[in-house]
Amino acid sequence: MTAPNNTAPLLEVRDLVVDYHITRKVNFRALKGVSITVGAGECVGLVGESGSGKSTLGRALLGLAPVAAGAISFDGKDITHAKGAARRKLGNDIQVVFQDPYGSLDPTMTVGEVLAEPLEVVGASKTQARATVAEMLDRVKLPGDAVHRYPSEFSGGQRQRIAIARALVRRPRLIVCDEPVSALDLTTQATILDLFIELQRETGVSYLFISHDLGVVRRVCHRTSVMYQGEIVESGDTHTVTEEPNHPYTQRLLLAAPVADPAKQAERRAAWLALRESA
Ligand SMILES: Nc1ncnc2c1ncn2[C@@H]1O[C@H](COP(=O)(O)OP(=O)(O)OP(=O)(O)O)[C@@H](O)[C@H]1O
Repeated sequence: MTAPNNTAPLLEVRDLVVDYHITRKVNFRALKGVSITVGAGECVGLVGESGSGKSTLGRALLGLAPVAAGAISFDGKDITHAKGAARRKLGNDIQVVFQDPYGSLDPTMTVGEVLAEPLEVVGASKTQARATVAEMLDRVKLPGDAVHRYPSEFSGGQRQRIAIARALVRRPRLIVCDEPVSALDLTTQATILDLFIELQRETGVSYLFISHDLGVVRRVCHRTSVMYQGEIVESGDTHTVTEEPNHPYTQRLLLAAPVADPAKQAERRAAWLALRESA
């Protein structure tokens, strides 16, 4: 993936610290001074094992995590502690797609209602909402008559298309994609990842793309950061980070990733065992 020319940071996270309050006296520091930027039209990957803090960073961008220190700015404005009307207004600019398309779509609403809801919240007329919903269904390659059906009538991949369309209806500038293909089979993953790439090309939207899978970020991300125990341990262009990593943790992540070619897999296993011996 080649980065777009215009990479002025749309999103800038500086030295972010997040403390979860476990008890009145005990905090758990999930982010320990994380810095990351995402340019306009750029896709930045955030990889790391389960519990490393990836989703916490995503939640902090959405105002859903207890930020103890550091700053988040969007389009040059400080949004670290944005609340109320300011936070709701940010919904026009920042949207999210989660891993589970089953849980994130209200099963009692038709697809048309699911997609129109975020528009009606900001005062769009029924006619405007209907036109935008039709446009977004078309963008994610679902048939127009999907508006009359319920999420349960669609496959996992199609539901993720509905979730992506829902994220797109307010024409955001940044989408936080939190493991958006992890629940899908490999073939469906590939088609959804291609859809993300195509939508970015068409709309110029930026992505912060959270994944535990190096293969996924390799396919869609211009740059990638690696998170380990609440810290970014390595950042750079995706090819370098995923093919020639410097940090031992990224090397372990790479060697643990499955590869199709058995000879290459054996080579990686030997390298992984050598790395484990030397640790
Ligand atoms: N609400 C919470 N209260 C206390 N601790 C939390 C809370 N949410 C997350 N954590 C802890 O913070 C750490 C980071 O969690 P986070 O969900 O950000 O990791 P992750 O890298 O996204 O993992 P996964 O891929 O499994 O979702 C974990 O140790 C987790 O247990």
